[in-house]
Amino acid sequence: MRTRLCLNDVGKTFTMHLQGGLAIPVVAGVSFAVDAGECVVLGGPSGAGKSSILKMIYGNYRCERGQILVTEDEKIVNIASAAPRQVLALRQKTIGYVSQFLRVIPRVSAENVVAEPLIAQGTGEAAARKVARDLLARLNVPEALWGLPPATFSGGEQQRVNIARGFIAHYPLLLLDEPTASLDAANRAVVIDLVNEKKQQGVAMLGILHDLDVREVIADRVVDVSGFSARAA
Ligand SMILES: Nc1ncnc2c1ncn2[C@@H]1O[C@H](COP(=O)(O)OP(=O)(O)OP(=O)(O)O)[C@@H](O)[C@H]1O
Repeated sequence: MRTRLCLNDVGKTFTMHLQGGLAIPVVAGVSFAVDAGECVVLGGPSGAGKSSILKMIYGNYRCERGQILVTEDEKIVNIASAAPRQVLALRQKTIGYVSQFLRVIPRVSAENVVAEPLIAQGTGEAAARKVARDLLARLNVPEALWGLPPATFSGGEQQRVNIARGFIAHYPLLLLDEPTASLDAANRAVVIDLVNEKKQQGVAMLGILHDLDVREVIADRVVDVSGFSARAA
């Protein structure tokens, strides 16, 4: 199996500039890999550093120690030292991020919000919108809402639009940040199916999933982050 993501000795310390430069170490020595077709879940107690690790991989937080290696086509890119432009290119083609919160884009319909990442990867607009409608239907978003901007949707409807947007495109590496939080059982089952389909397509996934039932079904492996706690060290 081909490794898609590899963290080597990654460490993160937050510096609180408004508190006289107070240094807050969070994780140290984080080392693990995720292969194609595998779903790895980050475990460990609240505050252990799971979200911080996910944000470093997506380039939202700077990684000041170690390497975060991502396979992009035939190349290997180190996100820890990548230029912002390289990180943006990775986000278009290589790394997807599914969170529970939708960043609402004013005046853009739900259908177009969902289709946009697929269009950005080169699929024609009509074909991408068809895939978007299919996903919205699978996630039980009422058809009457598809043409409307999601700003006025309920929290759960916005969450499902966001999941459709996160799963529509093909990214070799997909980060899942609590994608099933506060979904009902029927929609949790749809997300489990979507994850299994991605596995079959060879997508590598790394997730945070507090829902133990869902974790049980989709996790091939759990990496316990508390072993990397910089505070316990
Ligand atoms: N931007 C930030 N600035 C300062 N400290 C931060 C920042 N982000 C996270 N932290 C600190 O890093 C530690 C780890 O937080 P993180 O959110 O990564 O943990 P987590 O394991 O995902 O927790 P949870 O399961 O509760 O979401 C926490 O103590 C948090 O206060």
